[in-house]
Amino acid sequence: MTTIAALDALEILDSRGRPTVEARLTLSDGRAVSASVPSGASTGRHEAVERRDGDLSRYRGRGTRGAVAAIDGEIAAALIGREPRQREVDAALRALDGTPDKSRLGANAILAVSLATARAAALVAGEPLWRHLAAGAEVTLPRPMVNIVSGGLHAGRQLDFQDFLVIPLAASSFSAALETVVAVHAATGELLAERGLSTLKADEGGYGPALPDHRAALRLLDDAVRRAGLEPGEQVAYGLDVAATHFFDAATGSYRLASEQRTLDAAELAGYVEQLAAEHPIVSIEDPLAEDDWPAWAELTARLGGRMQVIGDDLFTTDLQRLERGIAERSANAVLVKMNQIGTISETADVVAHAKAAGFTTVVSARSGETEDDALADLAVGLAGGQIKVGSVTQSERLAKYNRLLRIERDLGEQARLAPLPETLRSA
Ligand SMILES: C=C(OP(=O)(O)O)C(=O)O
Ligand SMILES: [Mg+2]
Repeated sequence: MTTIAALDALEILDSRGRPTVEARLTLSDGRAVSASVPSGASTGRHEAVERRDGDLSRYRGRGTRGAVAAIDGEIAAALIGREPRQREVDAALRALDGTPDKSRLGANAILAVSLATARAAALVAGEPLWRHLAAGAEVTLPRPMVNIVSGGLHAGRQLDFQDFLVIPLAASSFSAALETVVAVHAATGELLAERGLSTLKADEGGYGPALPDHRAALRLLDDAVRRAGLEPGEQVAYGLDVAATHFFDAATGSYRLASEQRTLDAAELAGYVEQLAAEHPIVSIEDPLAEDDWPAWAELTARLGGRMQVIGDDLFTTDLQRLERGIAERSANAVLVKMNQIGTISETADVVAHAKAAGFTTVVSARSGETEDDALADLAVGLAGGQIKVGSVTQSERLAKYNRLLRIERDLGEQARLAPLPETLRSA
């Protein structure tokens, strides 16, 4: 029997240069695995809570020493001697924490250990992580949706909407899909340079140029797709992450589009998205409304959900209870899946399974602050998540995931299969 012999943690830095947690799990046979956790900027208020130190002299109060100490101390004491079994370890972590939002030990500490447990369990089973997570079920390579132009909290609020993404429609393999995206990304850079606009990158590697409004970003995508020798709506379509929570004014219940100097109510914002989708091949919209605007979500989904993917990110926060409400009220038809929003691998897997059973599509997602950890790729394949959102294609913390997917595709050989295009993405 192989058991957990030691657990310790280290404070490392994420892609924004902010501290985050890496856990190391050593097995009784001497082998060790590590796992590190990401951190969001446009976080939802219902997410599991990261533990951050209050000491302003260290990393401006963003340190993770408390989370590291929780792993080295309480968590290690509770898990040493146990077998690395995912559900048992995750249940023990939840019980030890004792809070509904994992704030006592910290969702960052808990996820680092949960993920290290997944790696350890795969190692003991002699399987790659994706195969272990699949537990015998059919696997697929995820279709990437990739941020090309950034706004919102990831790009100094140049635009209000956070992500303008491209989705390869025609590719029949993951590598071909990635190749399409890389061509559009490169063409976008060329066009920006030719037009004297900034080619500096935002947090997730998308471009963050000073564009006058959201339509300008969509026109730029049209031009870039054509420059890449493709046709918008044919080989590629677009997604938006509106991230509306972050420009919602709770006092007035309205949405403030600062870049367009106007304020809209929920129905007007839905109408605006609908108009943009009539002008450009937009097939997916994420967080088109704020995280607690439930009735407006149901109205928007009734209006647009038949012809596009409507994804809840801040709305669901990878939380099964919130997802269940969303399924019952038809608030959306897709869920963004972020491991650190909920804090354990087994709860993440439950959300994916539940969403699929209800006919929702799932998009496995990285955070804007990432590490070199590539487990997200294994998660997307192992849970057959269907789609993946990692950010752009020029930064190593993103490429760790894309390159891992390329390797998994190679290793699967003849059995490698890109997830089929869901019905909701076919409207372009
Ligand atoms: C990845 C996202 O951003 P963040 O990690 O900043 O929440 C998102 O909103 O989908
Ligand atoms: Mg989002």
